Amino acid sequence: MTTLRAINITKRFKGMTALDRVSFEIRDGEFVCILGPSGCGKSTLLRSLAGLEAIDEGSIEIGGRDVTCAPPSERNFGIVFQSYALFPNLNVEENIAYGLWNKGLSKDEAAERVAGIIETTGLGCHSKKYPQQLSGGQQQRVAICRALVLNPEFLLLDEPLSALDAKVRLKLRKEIRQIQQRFAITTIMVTHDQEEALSMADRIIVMNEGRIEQMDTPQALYDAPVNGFVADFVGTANFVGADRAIRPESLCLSKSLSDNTIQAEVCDVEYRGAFYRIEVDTHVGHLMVDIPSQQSDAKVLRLGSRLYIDIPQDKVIMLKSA
Ligand SMILES: Nc1ncnc2c1ncn2[C@@H]1O[C@H](COP(=O)(O)OP(=O)(O)OP(=O)(O)O)[C@@H](O)[C@H]1O
Repeated sequence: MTTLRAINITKRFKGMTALDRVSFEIRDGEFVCILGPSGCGKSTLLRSLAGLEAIDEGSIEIGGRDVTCAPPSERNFGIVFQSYALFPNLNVEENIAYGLWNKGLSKDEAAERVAGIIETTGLGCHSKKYPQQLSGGQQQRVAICRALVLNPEFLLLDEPLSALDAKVRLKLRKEIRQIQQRFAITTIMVTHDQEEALSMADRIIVMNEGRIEQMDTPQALYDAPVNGFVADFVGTANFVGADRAIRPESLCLSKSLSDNTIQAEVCDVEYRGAFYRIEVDTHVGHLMVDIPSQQSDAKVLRLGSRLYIDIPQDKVIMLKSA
C-alpha cells in the first residue's frame, strides 16, 4: 500500500532550484533514507513533505488524499531534528508529555501514554532527569519519544545522529531501527552518511543537485547503481571505461596474466584492519583494490610492487548513464 506520494515536487529559493521535479512513493511501514551530499536538497524535501516549506510545483498525497496545501498540523508527521530542542526546565516525562497536554489530554491520560512509550524505548531509569543530565544519545531518544507519543502516521528524522559521537551513533542506529519496527511506523530519515543509510533503510533515495538519481534497496544501489554518481556516492567505485565500474573488493590479485587480468604497479598501501586497500596504476587507469588482511600475499605488498589484477567480468557494473 502506498502511504506517501510525491509527484514532481519543485521548490525554488530566489531563482535557485532546490528540488527539481522530485517524484517517489513510500509504502506503509517502510524506512526510507534520503541520502546525498551537502546542499542537494534533502532537508528541503523533508520540510516540504511536512508542510514546513511551501512547494512551487507538483503535489503530495497521503493515502490518496492531496495534502499539497494542507498545513503541517493536518499531515500527521512527527519530526525529530539534529538538535534535540528539549525544554530544559522540564524533565524527561514532562518533555514527552508536553505535546499531549497541548492537545488537551488530561494529566492522567498523558501520564499513561508517556509511561507506555518510556517503557518501550528503555528510558525508564531516566524519566525524572532533566535534559542537561542526559547524554546526547539519551536526549535524542527523548526527542524521538516526544514525536512518537503523539501517534503520528509518519516519523521524519532530519540528521538525527549527526551531532553524536561515533560509538553512540552506532548504538542509536540500531535503536531507531528497532523502535521503528516495534511501532511499525513509516519513517523517512535524512542523512549524508552512506553507511547509516545502507544499514538502516529498507529503501534509499539518492539525491544530487535537487534531483533523485536513484531510489532502491541498499543492496540494489550497491550492486546495480544506475550511474557514476550513485556508484561513487554509495560505496567506493573504480571506473573502468565511461559506462563501467567495479567495486574494490571485487578485484583480486592474480598469480599470472590471463584474459581478465591486467598488469599493475602498487602506488599506495593502506591498512584498514579487516583489509588492505591498495591503489595501483594500470593501463585502464588508477584502481583501488581491497585485499582481505588474512590473505597471505596482502602483507608483502609494497610501494612499487608489480603484480597482476584480476577483473572478474561478472562483477563489472554496467552504468546506464555516465
Ligand atoms: N530558506 C532558504 N533560503 C534560501 N536558500 C535555501 C533555503 N533553504 C535551503 N536553501 C538552499 O537550497 C539548497 C538545498 O538545501 P538543503 O538544506 O535542503 O540541503 P541538504 O541536502 O539538506 O544539505 P545539508 O546536508 O548540508 O543539510 C541549498 O543550496 C541551500 O542553500
